[in-house]
Order: sequence, then C-alpha cells, then structure tokens
Amino acid sequence: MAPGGGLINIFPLLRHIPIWFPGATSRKEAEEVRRLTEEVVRIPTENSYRLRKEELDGTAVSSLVTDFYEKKYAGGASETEEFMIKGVAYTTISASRTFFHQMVLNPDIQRKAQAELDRVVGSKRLPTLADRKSLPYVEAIYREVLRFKPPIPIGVPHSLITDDHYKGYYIPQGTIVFTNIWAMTYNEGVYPELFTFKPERFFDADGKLNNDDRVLAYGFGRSSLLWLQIASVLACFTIDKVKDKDGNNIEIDNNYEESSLLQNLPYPPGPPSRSLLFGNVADIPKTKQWIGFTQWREQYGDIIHFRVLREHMIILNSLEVAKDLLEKRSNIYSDRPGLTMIDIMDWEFNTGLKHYGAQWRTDRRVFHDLFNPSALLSYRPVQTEKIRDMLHRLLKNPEDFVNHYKTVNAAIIMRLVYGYDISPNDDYFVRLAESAIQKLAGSVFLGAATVNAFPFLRHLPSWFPGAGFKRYANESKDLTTAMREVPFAFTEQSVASGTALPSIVSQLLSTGEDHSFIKNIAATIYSGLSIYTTSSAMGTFFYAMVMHPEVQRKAQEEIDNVVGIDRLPTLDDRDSLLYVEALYREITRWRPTLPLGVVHSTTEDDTYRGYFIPKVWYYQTSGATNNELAMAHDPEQYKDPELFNPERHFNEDGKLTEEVNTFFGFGRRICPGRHMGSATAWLAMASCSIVPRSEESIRLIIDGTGH
Ligand code: HEM
Repeated sequence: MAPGGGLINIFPLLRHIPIWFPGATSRKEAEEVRRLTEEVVRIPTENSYRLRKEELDGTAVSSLVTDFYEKKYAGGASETEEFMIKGVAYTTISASRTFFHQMVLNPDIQRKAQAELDRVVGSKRLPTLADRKSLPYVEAIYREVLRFKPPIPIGVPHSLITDDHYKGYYIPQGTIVFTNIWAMTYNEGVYPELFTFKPERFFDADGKLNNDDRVLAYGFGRSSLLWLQIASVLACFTIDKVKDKDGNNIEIDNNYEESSLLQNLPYPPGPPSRSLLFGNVADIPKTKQWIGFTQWREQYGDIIHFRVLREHMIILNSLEVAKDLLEKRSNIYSDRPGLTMIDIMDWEFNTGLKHYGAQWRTDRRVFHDLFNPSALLSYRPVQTEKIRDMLHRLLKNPEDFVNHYKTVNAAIIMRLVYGYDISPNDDYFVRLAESAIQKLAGSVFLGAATVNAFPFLRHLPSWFPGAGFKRYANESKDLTTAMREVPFAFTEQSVASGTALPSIVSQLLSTGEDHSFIKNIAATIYSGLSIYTTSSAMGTFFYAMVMHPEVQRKAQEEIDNVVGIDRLPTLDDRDSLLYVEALYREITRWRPTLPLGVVHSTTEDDTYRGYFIPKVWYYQTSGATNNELAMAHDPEQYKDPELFNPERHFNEDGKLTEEVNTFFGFGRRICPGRHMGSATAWLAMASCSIVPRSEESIRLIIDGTGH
C-alpha cells in the first residue's frame, strides 16, 4: 500500500523494472514482503514435511499441510490448492470463534443440537460427514455461524475476463469485482432480527431445512471441515461459561461480544501501513519522534494510529484525548506492554515497567507512603544540603556545570534511598546505574524488536545464529543484578555495623519487609526516572537562562525582594515566589523532559470517537503514548508555543493561572515521585544564578553554613 505500491497495481508493467532502478521502492518493498511471506509459510511447513519424511523424532503427524506438501513436492499440487490450504485455516478459525462464543451465550440452542446428535448418532460413536444430511439442526447452526459473522465480509475479489453488460450497465474486461457479503448477511428483508443468533431461520414453516444456499458465498464454500468440527465438539462437550475459584460463573465479557462487531470500526487515522510485516516502521521519524508526531497532528488529528511490526500504536496528541482515555478510562488504559526483552534483561523488577496488577499496586502503595507531600517534609534538609553543595561546586568550577547539575539529583536520591553519600566525580554506584540504563535504552535494535514481537524466540540458545539479542540480554542481566544488589548490601552492612545514615532502605529493613521487595523499590528509584528526569529539567533551565537573561533578572529581582539578599531561598518560600514558579512551569512546558511520556497499554478493546482501539492481544500490544510535546505546544492552548515566556502562566489580574501539568503523565500511572521531582527542580532553579560567559559579574551568596 506504499505510494509506489499503488502505481504498480495500476501499471503492472512497472513490476518488470529492476529493483535497483531509482524510484522502484515499492518493487523493493514487494520483493521483501514476498520473500518474508514466502518464508513464513515455507519454513514451518517444510520443517513439518521434513520431520514426516525423515521421521527424525516422530513428532510430526499426518495433516492437511503435510499431505499437501507431499503432493506439491511430487509436482502434483495446483496453485488453487495452495491458496485454499492457507485460506481455509484463517476462515475456519474465525468461524470457530463465532461458534464457541454463540454456544456460551445460547445454551438452549446448544442443548437442542445435542439432543439431535444423541437421537441420530447415539452416544457410542462420533458424528461423521456421512451424518450431515440427517442432522438439520447442526447444519442450521453451521449456516447461522457463517451468516452471523462472515469470515471474509468483503469477499475475495474476482476479475472480469471479458467485457460484460448487466441491467443496462457496461462492465469492462479486467474490472475487479468485490462481493459485499456483509451487506447480504445483514439484509433485514432476508434475515429478520439480524443481530439475534437464530438457527431456526433456516427452516421452512413445515420444519424442513430450506434451500437458502446464499450461505455458500458467506462460508467460502460448503466447508465440511467446519461442519465436522461443530458437530464433533457438540457431541463431546457442553460449552459453558468459565467458573471462578468459588465455582461461580464468570459472566461473559460484553466487550468480547462487542469486539467481534467493533473490529469492523476503523482504527484512528494515521499513515497507511506500508508493509504487511513491518507496518509503518519506515514512516516513524528516526530521531526526535515527538516532533514528527506533533507535525502529523496537522494531517491526522489529535489521535493517530500506526503499526510497528505486530504492535498497534496510538499517539495521543492533545490534552483532551489524554484525559479522556488515560484518566477517565484509566481502568483499561493503565497497563504497560510487557516486552520480552525487558523480561530477559531482568528489568521487570522496576515498578514503572510492571503490568497493571496486584504487584504493581503494592509497589504504588509504598511509593505513596514514601513520597506523599507530608512525607517529603523530612527529605527537605537533604535536598537543601545537596543543592548547596552543587552551588559551591558551580562557583569553584563553573566549566564543569553539566556534571554538577547531573550529579546533584543522584546525590539526593542515593542519600535518601541508601544513606550513601556519592563522590562528586565518577561515583561507582552512579556509573553502575548509568551503564544498566544505557543497556535498557539500547535494547531497541531489530533483534530485540523481533523477540518482543515473537516472544517464543527467547528460548533460542545464545550461540544460535541471529540470537544476538540473547547475548545482549545476558550482559545486561549482570549489570541489572549488580545495580539491585550492591547498594543494598552497602546499607545492610552499615545497619549491621551501626554506621547507617537514616534512609528508605534502612527504614524498610527495620519494618521486616522482604529483602527482594526492598531491593526492587530502592532500585526503581535509583535507576529510574527520578534522577534523569530532574537533571534534564535542570539542563533546560541552564540553557533557557543563558538565552533569556531578562527572564533571569526578573526572577532574581523577585528573590531579592521577597527573600532578601542575605540568605538563599528555601522550599518554604515557594508559595511567595510567583515569578519563579511561572519560570519553573515554563521550563517544564517549553521542553518536556519525557516528550512522549511513558507508553500505556490497553487491557480491553475500546472505541473512541467512532474508532476502534484494540486490547493487548497475544503478542500484539496497543500502546497509547501521550505526546507531551504536542500538548505543551498546542497553539490553541499556548499562543506562540515555541516562545519561552513565563508570563503566559499569569492571568490578566497578575495571579498564576490554574496549573495544566502534562509533565508527570496521566491517570493511575502518574509519576508517584512528582512532588519530590518538582521540589528538587524548583529549589535548584531558585538557588542558581547563571550568567553568560561574556558578562564578568557573578552573584555570590554565602549562607549560614559557609556555603
Ligand atoms: C522532574 C522529575 C520527574 C519527571 C518529569 C517524571 C516524569 C514521569 C513520567 C512522565 C512518568 C510516566 C507517567 C505515565 O505513565 O503516565 C513517570 C513515572 C514514574 N516516576 Fe517519575 N518523574 C520525575 C521524578 C520522579 C521521582 C523523583 C521519582 C521517585 C521518587 C519518580 C518515580 C517514578 C516511577 C516509579 C514511575 C512509574 C510509575 C508507574 O508506572 O506506575 N519520578 N515519571
């Protein structure tokens, strides 16, 4: 469906252009798809054929596929047979799903069919195709399954081999003809009560099966395979609702009932899928995706869908959509895609990557206890001390300012979490976390994406050709283990020797918490978003202040007026420093730290504004990522969004506007460290004075502790 792909369909001559010819992209693409499609079919089937032939381990059993391949290799199978063997598999699976679902919902119909089977076939043998004519009610169920949800609703296209006329219209040779099977099955004149599953509709008034053979078209032929499957299952089993652990029926999920119909709704708008296997991989901007996705808003709107390999991605490009889905429907939008690569790299301990479930809830409760606004009061002395250390180092060695603002957050976190004071340069623990995080961030190469899409590949041995992802994961595992274990061991030993500084780990140890749980929580804070997000906001602050000295001067004037010149601001001053607050908000709006937020994943099918949003389905994940940049730079919300302008956060009467914060995410996954992150970033910003190198002046404040 690439632009070039359309041309080739219209001008088939183009297929003879060599692949290297300029502009022959769709040929290349088609060649690639052809090769891959062929392999997807060839490798498993050949393998099963080989096993059968050579009887290597006796695991292959005779099947339609092996029989077909035996015939093909003997040179006796036609193209039509090949097409059918692949088509039958899909259509039969789709129709079987409808059958099972309808049997659960309609126990009376099921009982009636079983009574017929008992009467005609008896209980001593299974039904066979020879019984088909004697089992009219089972036949009617089979027809109704195909009517109710035709496996191929738009039929298989036909092509006209000569010119034709029909009802006074001219239809030229070569016309492609689609049969809208859905319109036929959902024709109220022919089938009253369209949406009711009703096998009785196929009987005459005198109780005989009618001659309605429309179902031949609906069912892709008279499928004996599907009929036999229906009859055999009904003869052996009663299909019922699943029971919970107390033996009560779990009511059937209405979403499933809907989903079979919902799936006919379109996905939200987005770039057309370029390739059957790769989806839109080629369309995704290679760098700074958030900028590309924000530009796509003009073309596709504020909710965009595309596909990466087998994964559906939805980009939420406006505050309204993010709130509608991630907050108002947070019960189904709060999962994370469980990527296999994360699992085999041992990163699944991290709260931010965990599935939405009991374990994640327990973690969040602990985060709430540790980082709610009143708990934070006890962390203020450490925050203040470490920020003042940073100021001191900035004064002594301003050239190295990047290192200073980066390490201040690590210094705060390591002291609060483990009671450990890092060394200002190249600290071992900080380096350890950085290396582990780099490995995590680097796990986006093709091999890793492939194992995420096809998780069974995780079982390949690491020496296997192409299993580079496995070797990468093993290296990463060592770092992840060290990151969880080494700092924890430091605190454990300090507690044992009586030298421990108060910390989150020592506090949890004293309450008898499970050690593995403590390591997980501590490493989540130490390795995660806490350090790097705050540092990144600080980097934006330094940059903005050098670029906008007038803003800096205004903030300093406010500090001088409110705090005075003989002490540094503290967090207690925050409510009185309105301009500094507006400056902080503008930093977070202007260059959001995580411009694409963190991906959420759906646990149910959903519809929104007439579009279909699929639930996580086998290896397919529906990721909804909130494009913070698009929200923070929405021209309807912020005039001249690219402009750095703290004044925009004031009302006309000089009061701060109501805060619109997209910086910390949404819904049940919202950042649990937001109060802490905001306090550290604000205090660091309020304490610094950044002067362009061309200006000689420097402001020096010495506080009571000599800093
Ligand atoms: C300025 C600093 C920070 C920023 C900008 C930030 C931003 C974010 C964002 C955007 C998310 C994803 C929310 C979502 O999925 O919708 C998040 C999640 C998270 N953050 Fe923060 N964060 C900051 C500081 C912190 C701190 C200081 C901590 C720890 C004390 C922390 C711990 C976490 C955790 C554990 C999660 C995962 C939550 C979950 O999946 O349930 N963050 N953060």
